[in-house]
Amino acid sequence: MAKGRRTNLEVGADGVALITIINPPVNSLAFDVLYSLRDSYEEAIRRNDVKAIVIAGANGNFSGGFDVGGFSEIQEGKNVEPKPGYISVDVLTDIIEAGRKPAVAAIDGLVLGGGLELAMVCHGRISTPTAQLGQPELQLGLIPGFGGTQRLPRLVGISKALEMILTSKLVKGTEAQALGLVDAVVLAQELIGTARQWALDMVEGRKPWIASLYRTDNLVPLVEARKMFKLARAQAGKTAHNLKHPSACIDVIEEGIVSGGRAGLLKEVHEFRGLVQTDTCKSLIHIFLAQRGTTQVQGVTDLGLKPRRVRKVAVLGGGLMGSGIATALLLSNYSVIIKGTNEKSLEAMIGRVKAKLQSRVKKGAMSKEKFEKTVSLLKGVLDYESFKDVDMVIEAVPENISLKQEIFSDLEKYCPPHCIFATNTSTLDLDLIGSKTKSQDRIIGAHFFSPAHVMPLVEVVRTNKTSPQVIVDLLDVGKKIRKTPILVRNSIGFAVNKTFFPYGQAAFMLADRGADPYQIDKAITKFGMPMGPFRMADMVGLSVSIVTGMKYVEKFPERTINTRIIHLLHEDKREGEINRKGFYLYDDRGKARPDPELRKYIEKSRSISGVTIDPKLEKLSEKDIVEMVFFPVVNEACRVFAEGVVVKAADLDISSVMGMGFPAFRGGIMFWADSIGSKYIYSRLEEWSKSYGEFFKPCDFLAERAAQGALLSSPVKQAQSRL
Ligand SMILES: C[C@H](O)CC(=O)SCCNC(=O)CCNC(=O)[C@H](O)C(C)(C)COP(=O)(O)OP(=O)(O)OC[C@H]1O[C@@H](n2cnc3c(N)ncnc32)[C@H](O)[C@@H]1OP(=O)(O)O
Repeated sequence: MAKGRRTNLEVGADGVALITIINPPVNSLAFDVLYSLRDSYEEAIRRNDVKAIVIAGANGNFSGGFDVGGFSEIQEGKNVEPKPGYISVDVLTDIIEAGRKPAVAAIDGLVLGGGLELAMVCHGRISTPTAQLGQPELQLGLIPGFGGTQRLPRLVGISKALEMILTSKLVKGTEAQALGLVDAVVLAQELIGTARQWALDMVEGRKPWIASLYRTDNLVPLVEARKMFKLARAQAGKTAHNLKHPSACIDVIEEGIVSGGRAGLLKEVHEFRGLVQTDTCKSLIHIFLAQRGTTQVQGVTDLGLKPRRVRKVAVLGGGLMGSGIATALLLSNYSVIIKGTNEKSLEAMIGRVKAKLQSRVKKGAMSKEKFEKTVSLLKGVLDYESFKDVDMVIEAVPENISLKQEIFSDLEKYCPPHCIFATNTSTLDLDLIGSKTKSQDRIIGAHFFSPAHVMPLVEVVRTNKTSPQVIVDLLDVGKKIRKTPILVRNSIGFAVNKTFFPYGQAAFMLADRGADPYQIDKAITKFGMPMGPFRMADMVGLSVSIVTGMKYVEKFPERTINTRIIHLLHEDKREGEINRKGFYLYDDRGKARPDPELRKYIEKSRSISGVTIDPKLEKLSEKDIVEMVFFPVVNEACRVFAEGVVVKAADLDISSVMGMGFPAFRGGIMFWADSIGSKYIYSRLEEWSKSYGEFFKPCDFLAERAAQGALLSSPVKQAQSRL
């Protein structure tokens, strides 16, 4: 390979040029890779000893798509292409697709985004059965930008293409063949050979040599196509009301159907260039990169430590959390032991895990066979005898410090010395939990979010004594069970619960002073949260909200709002969703509706707390509601960051998105705050703190950053070194 080339060109005695994309780990298409592909392709077209071309990816992946890290160059306005649409039109369409020699894509592993688009530009596609094909660009706030909006509908039909692009769902090689997206499916060892032969057959006229952009055989009459676009627009409006790019994508596909593939390509180039500069795209790309960055921690993951193999995990406590954790582990093929205190409780625990797995079978997400296999990995026990070869224990018993202390000193006696001792506590101090053991270097927090087998985040909590090896091990297990792990320091509420404590507080304060709770929830959901603070309190359960809230009230009395609303509801046995009465009323399918009676509780709370209606708060705009609810959250996030609870601000973005449902298209709590500006946030909080008290007072970190006009997310050196 010539120096600096990111593709390899090798011409065989059969006259087939094999061009291999080489850019580990997933052969992403950075601009230098694309230019190298162009050069190799032009060379293959030029050479007389080449009759046909096969394009493949190195090491089992065709390509994971355009290099996500490279979008920042485009966003910064660097001249990465000699003219708009150069790669899509000049290179892919005019050099490859319209080239005078046929090309076949040999696809395996990841075939995503620009990777699939490159494959569709080729005149034939041979796949392995397990290759994963898809156009996930919408997840990044974009649309396919290398012709996917035009070629995919022509290969699989408009309806399927709309579904694949709008949902970002991937299809496997075998399904892709049934859809007409690939021409043949063969085993990996036969892939290149079959692709070579296919390309030669095209030269000889034994196989059709087709340019996807000009196919019309899968297209339906325009009237029918328009109905599909209308339906897709209505669907996109419902599921992504805050986002513009899904409907822009439908417009681009439609343009191609109405005015032809070439016109569609040009519109795609135009829309793509606009979308890549939007806040939505910048936010979603930030989230993509931040999510992959959570497991890169200075002083921990750069020490050369390799994660040790964890085979067998014991889960203690089979309630809501324990059963969810056990399910998550089983789903990733870990052997799991759950320990009960008596036969009856053990049976109930196992029943809960089985029910979770069964529900996957019911939904069609798991076969019966797989269910049986998964269940066979689970073993229930009543004592610690079988703990002698356990690699990790995750304790999820009730939040009782002496119970936990006793458990960990027992574990020390029965488990092997390498065993990791993890606790799922959300409110207790890890140092205290481990204080009765001599194994404090292997005590660590694994804080899952409910339901643990569904929620994508796990907080990995380290104490000052937890060893880096144990951290590396748990980060690895977290990834293996398909969670995003973030490393946090042992402290009240860790990252997620601490940052979001003011979320409910601000809402209760506003309601006490005259704002309508249902309007608050509406404004917050419109902003992009899955539910507003009142609806969330109902979902979590009012007693749980009260108990977790008490920790903050005790520790930070000056920063808590003196409100009685939630207590008054609770005293009246309004528990939330669980007994169908909380801030809302619920029907038997769990559908919420406002309750006019709520007013009574608010009035009582107001009189007990000694506050009066504030006419300004009675008629807040949606923007004001969002700011009054979220700026205190930003303020708390600043404290969490400044205190070194998290390593980097981007971890708070991930924890807010994955732990609380903060909208990813806003980039997470700190990224969103920086998009507004520290000065503005500071001035608003300062103003409210004068009228409504300490709860709104900006913390020192926020005040400093605002005074400097600095980004809230810039690193905190001191805090980092403390972690
Ligand atoms: C013009 C075009 O239409 C525009 C495009 O093509 S936009 C890009 C379209 N492609 C995508 O969106 C795919 C993005 N990637 C993914 O969704 C996931 O990485 C994946 C499904 C490929 C693999 O997931 P998973 O197995 O969990 O591994 P994951 O940790 O995410 O990725 C493995 C590595 O590949 C990198 N990677 C994956 N896709 C990449 C991409 N498109 N660009 C750059 N790096 C990529 C990841 O950053 C990670 O790197 P690291 O090991 O250094 O952290």
